[in-house]
Amino acid sequence: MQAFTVEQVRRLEAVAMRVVPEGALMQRAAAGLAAVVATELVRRTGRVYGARVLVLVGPGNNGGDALWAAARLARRGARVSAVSVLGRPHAEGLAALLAAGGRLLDADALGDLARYDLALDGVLGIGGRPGLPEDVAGLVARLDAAHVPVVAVDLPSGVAADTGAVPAEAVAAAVTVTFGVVKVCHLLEPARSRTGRLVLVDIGLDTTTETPEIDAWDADRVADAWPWPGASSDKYGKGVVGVDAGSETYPGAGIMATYGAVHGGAGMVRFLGPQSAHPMITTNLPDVVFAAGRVQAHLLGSGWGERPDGTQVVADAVGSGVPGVLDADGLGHRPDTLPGSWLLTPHAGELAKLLGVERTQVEDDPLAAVRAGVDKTGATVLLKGATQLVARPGTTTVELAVPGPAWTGQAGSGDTLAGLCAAVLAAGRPAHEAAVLAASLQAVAAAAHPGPLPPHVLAERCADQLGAWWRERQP
Ligand SMILES: NC(=O)C1=CN([C@@H]2O[C@H](COP(=O)(O)OP(=O)(O)OC[C@H]3O[C@@H](n4cnc5c(N)ncnc54)[C@H](O)[C@@H]3O)[C@@H](O)[C@H]2O)[C@@H](O)CC1
Ligand SMILES: [K+]
Repeated sequence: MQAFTVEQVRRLEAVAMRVVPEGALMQRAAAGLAAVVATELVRRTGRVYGARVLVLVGPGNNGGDALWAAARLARRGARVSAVSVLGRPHAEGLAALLAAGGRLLDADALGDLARYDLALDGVLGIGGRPGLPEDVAGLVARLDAAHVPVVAVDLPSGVAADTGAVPAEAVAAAVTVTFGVVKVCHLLEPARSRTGRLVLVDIGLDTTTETPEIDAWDADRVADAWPWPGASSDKYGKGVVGVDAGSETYPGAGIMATYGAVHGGAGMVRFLGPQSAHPMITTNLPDVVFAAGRVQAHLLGSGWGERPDGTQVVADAVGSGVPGVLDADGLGHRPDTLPGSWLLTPHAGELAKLLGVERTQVEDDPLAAVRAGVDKTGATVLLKGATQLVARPGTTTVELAVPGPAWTGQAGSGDTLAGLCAAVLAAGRPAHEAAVLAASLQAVAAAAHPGPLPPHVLAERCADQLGAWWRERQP
């Protein structure tokens, strides 16, 4: 699934409008919207005829879409009331609703909101600034308190369309019906959670002229793209990972990174971290070797803590020409520029430090931050967290890994994720693909095995998930 910015949507709509009659795009949008709302009414109340619908109408075309859709519902017998909450409502749309038997009510004449079966949020669309005026926010809160489900038109009013930020009040929709293309706010938290179920209505936009802002992966695509071993794959074909992670202070990080590499399918893992981790690794992962030798991907940095020789270790690994993953404390030892075949795996705080900005700046606009990480380092960057984004040199498109439950938000998850990334990298995949496949695998495994699993146990469930995908793919 691809997502685009408001500026891009405006360009795409301008092109489409040159070849269709005036108002045609809005009619396509309204027809699609009305169909989704009708289905939703039937699902929730068993009928469209007689169902009560409240339409919140803003001053722009978003309100126009809502009014034209409401007119269609009114013609099917729905009892539609509209309330104009900001500026003047779309004139033709309002006339169409009134002609179809709908009513325009005053905000203080709405009565008990619980009698409405559904509300349509046509307050603000892609022309909206984040936040809602106080009286609109009050009405939205009353609908919420009355448990009236909201269908958002194009996007939940109040969210920032291009970043997914929700800096002030915003609608929380059960369903969002968007037009032409998916927008960034539908995919990025915290706006994603306010989008509810997303339905895309085709209004005939040709997206091929624009570079997508986001390329979002789903589980099927991950399974299709996984570097499955072939009939003749040996351990070198599957890839050897060299793990130099952990320290006397943090031996566990090295162990968990190793769990990730083993369970992500590496052909062989060489553990090059501290001696103190050896007994634990030997007991639990007897396939891991401790001798230095040929590797096809490095993994450096997880749990290093203070590492006096860190800069030299990273420089040597980068100089070897083999790709690698640079995680956690290793990020502070990176050279000025890295090749795009190297993957950095910071969380928001680490990326903020790398960029010399506040953590909130990364959290408020993660797309911009992850791209800035690439510009600054030359490497591919996986921004870890609730939403996992991957940016790389040579394209502005940011890839979005399959989202997972928040169970993975615990110490050690990042170490195992770095190991999973290194396993895919060692199999010969480019850094951006390694990042998105590994992050998605961990999320899918966490969703399939919900509950607070220790990260190394979740790594084992990742292997189970690969097994399940593998079985599904056998003829
Ligand atoms: N452009 C097109 O071709 C199409 C547009 N469509 C609809 O049109 C929408 C965009 O319409 P508009 O460009 O008219 O913009 P909006 O309907 O999003 O509203 C913009 C208006 O709201 C005001 N406003 C913005 N943020 C505010 C805030 N926080 N508080 C108070 N007032 C605020 C602005 O001053 C402006 O008057 C899309 O989201 C979509 O629903 C669809 O009909 C499909 C076709
Ligand atoms: K809206």
